[in-house]
Amino acid sequence: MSAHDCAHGVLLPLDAALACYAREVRSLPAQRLPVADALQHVLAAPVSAAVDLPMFTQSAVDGYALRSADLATAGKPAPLRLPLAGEVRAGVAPDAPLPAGHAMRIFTGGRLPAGADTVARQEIVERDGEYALLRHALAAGVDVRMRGEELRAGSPLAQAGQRLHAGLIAALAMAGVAEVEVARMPRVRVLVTGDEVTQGTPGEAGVFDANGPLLRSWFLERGYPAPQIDYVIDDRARLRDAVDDALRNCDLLLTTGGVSVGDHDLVRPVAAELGVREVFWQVAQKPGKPLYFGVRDHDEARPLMLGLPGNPGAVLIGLHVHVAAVLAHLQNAAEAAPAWRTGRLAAAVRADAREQLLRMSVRIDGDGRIWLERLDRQDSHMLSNLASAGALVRIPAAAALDAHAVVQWLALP
Ligand SMILES: Nc1nc2c(c(=O)[nH]1)N[C@H]1C(S)=C(S)[C@@H](COP(=O)(O)OP(=O)(O)OC[C@H]3O[C@@H](n4cnc5c(N)ncnc54)[C@H](O)[C@@H]3O)O[C@H]1N2
Ligand code: MOO
Repeated sequence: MSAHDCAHGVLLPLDAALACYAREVRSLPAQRLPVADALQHVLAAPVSAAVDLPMFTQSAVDGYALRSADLATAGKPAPLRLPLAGEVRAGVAPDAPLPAGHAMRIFTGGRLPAGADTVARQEIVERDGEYALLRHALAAGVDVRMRGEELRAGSPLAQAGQRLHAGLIAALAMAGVAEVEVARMPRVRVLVTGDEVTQGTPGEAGVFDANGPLLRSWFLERGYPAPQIDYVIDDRARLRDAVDDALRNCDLLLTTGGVSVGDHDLVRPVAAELGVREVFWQVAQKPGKPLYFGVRDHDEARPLMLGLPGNPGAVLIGLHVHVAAVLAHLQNAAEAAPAWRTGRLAAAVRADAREQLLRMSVRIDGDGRIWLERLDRQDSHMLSNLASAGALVRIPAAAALDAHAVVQWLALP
């Protein structure tokens, strides 16, 4: 694809818009962060285990640490009676080796005393005062977690490009990794535009604000910090000042509204006036056609600007499809974004000149096949079907699809 394919004039196919992001968006510089603070960051370098795991040989159960060599005669004919030699609790290192012919009380995660090589779980041990009675022999290693059996220090744990989620953060922390090198978190600013948008109770021609709550919640839901959101009326000078201020302080500016062809749609002219290079405007998608993407090249931070159409349904698509892709490139993530899956249409869908992104319900049948069923109330000014929507489904431009057609879709939370 040439640079020309990003130019405006005709509606840009969605895949071409996504390719523009791949070409235009540069990854943010790396920084070091404490691993526990790195949720939703993307690794800029591979990570290896700092320690062996387990770090020391330990008991897997609550029971008695033993020497397997002592146990050959257990239960033949009578139970073996082993005097107790103290106790090991998790977190407290045993202060003496296990004497031959003895048992030591031990708890799950307790460090095996020197000399011990096996553990009898307490369910198979009888207690007689200060003696442990064992009715059968145990091999070495029973209910023992050996040092390094899971991982050796230095073995790879995660790759550059991986996004840190709760489980991976825990895996790194457990392996003694204190800090990670990650791409800096994108600084996102949001401008919600429109004279009709009210944060309080709307007047006679106003609307309740849906886009501000949608944007804030979308970022929080994914583990990103809440972006700063400002509200601007459709006044050219105010919008220019707000856009300029935001661009100076962000990596990605998202605007909602004011990006279509009306007399009060000021986002594009203001962006042009502020030296933002337009990469594209108008994507062959429904909803969200008037989507705008630009880059202010002359700023050191090279901020990006995505102008999302004001209709809340278009903002929803803008976030799940476009913003997700841009964030992945900014963070240099290896993941596919958007993360399309495949499924089958439960019923036929009519064609549209633009690619459609339809909200559908998801059903998995007894054979594990995924069925996607179109919901009513799809128009871009409507959100009221979202309580039932589990998927955003791609219907290619100009394609009427029959029931059972295989389609791509994105999971909605
Ligand atoms: N003559 C044409 N008119 C329109 C076209 C076109 O091609 N020719 N495109 C239509 C399409 S498609 C869309 S999408 C909208 C997008 O227009 P804008 O980005 O300029 O958005 P606005 O006009 O500012 O608002 C659209 C709609 O959404 C409501 N809105 C805006 N902000 C919020 C908010 N924060 N919370 C809730 N609702 C909001 C607003 O009241 C409008 O109803 O343009 C079409 N027009
Ligand atoms: O592109 Mo608009 O969001 O179809 O209504």
